[in-house]
Amino acid sequence: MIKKRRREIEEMSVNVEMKTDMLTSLITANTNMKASNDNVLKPVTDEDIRVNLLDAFLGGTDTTSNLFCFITYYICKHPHVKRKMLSEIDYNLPKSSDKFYISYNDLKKLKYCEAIIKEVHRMVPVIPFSIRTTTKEIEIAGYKWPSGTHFLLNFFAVHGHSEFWPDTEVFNPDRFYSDDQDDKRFGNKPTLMMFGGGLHICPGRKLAMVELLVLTALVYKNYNVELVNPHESLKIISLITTNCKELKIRISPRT
Ligand code: HEM
Repeated sequence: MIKKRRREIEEMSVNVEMKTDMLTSLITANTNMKASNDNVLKPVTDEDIRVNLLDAFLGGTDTTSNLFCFITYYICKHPHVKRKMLSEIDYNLPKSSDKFYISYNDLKKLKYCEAIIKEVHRMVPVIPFSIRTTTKEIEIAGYKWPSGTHFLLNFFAVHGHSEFWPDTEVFNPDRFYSDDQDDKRFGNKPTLMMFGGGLHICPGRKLAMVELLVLTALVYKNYNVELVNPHESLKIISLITTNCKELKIRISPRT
């Protein structure tokens, strides 16, 4: 697939606009690599592209799709949240506009949608844990831990801790939202471990947020979505990722 697309690009006429899909972008990218003190640009190799695509498939499919199911559940369960979200979407992406695409600038305006995504992930972390291993003896929380100790970071526990999240059981996107966008107390909170942290922080985090915002905005702008059974609780199974076992919805065009 990579070789075929590489050939297509090489044979493309210069007047044809280049696509911006992930494979094309990786093939046309130049990587800044250090070689004996000189900065040289080298194209990404087929092997690098294969590994990056595999990472994206493995890391970026179940996570985003399950989180979107959870978003649907919580939005449908909380009509006041849905109303506030729709007014943000309708205000920033008016239905009258002929635009069928959403620009990055449009997405940046969807602060309440972003808050919903974060709050849903706080309630149901799609990646429930991460692991770190010590490479030397270290003191943590007053104890000495030998090299090679595995630490499991439990995101359900962090996201449900009442010291960080008052009324933890309550679904409240306003934890991450303020009408005053300059108010730095909202938006990013370090105890939301959505994408992990440090050297191994999720490399797909920006793509994931773009996908989720686009999906939320386009689906809810154009369709009415309702739960078939509004009284049903969320059915999840949490292993390496937290999966939605079943979510029955009714969907109809929004007029
Ligand atoms: C809602 C969507 C997503 C969530 C919640 C999520 C969350 C996470 C978390 C918590 C980690 C572990 C970070 C750590 O240990 O500090 C991780 C790692 C990773 N994610 Fe994501 N992710 C999402 C989407 C994506 C996407 C779209 C991609 C790729 C296109 C991706 C690729 C990866 C990869 C390759 C790693 C391993 C990084 C490493 O070990 O160095 N993820 N993700």
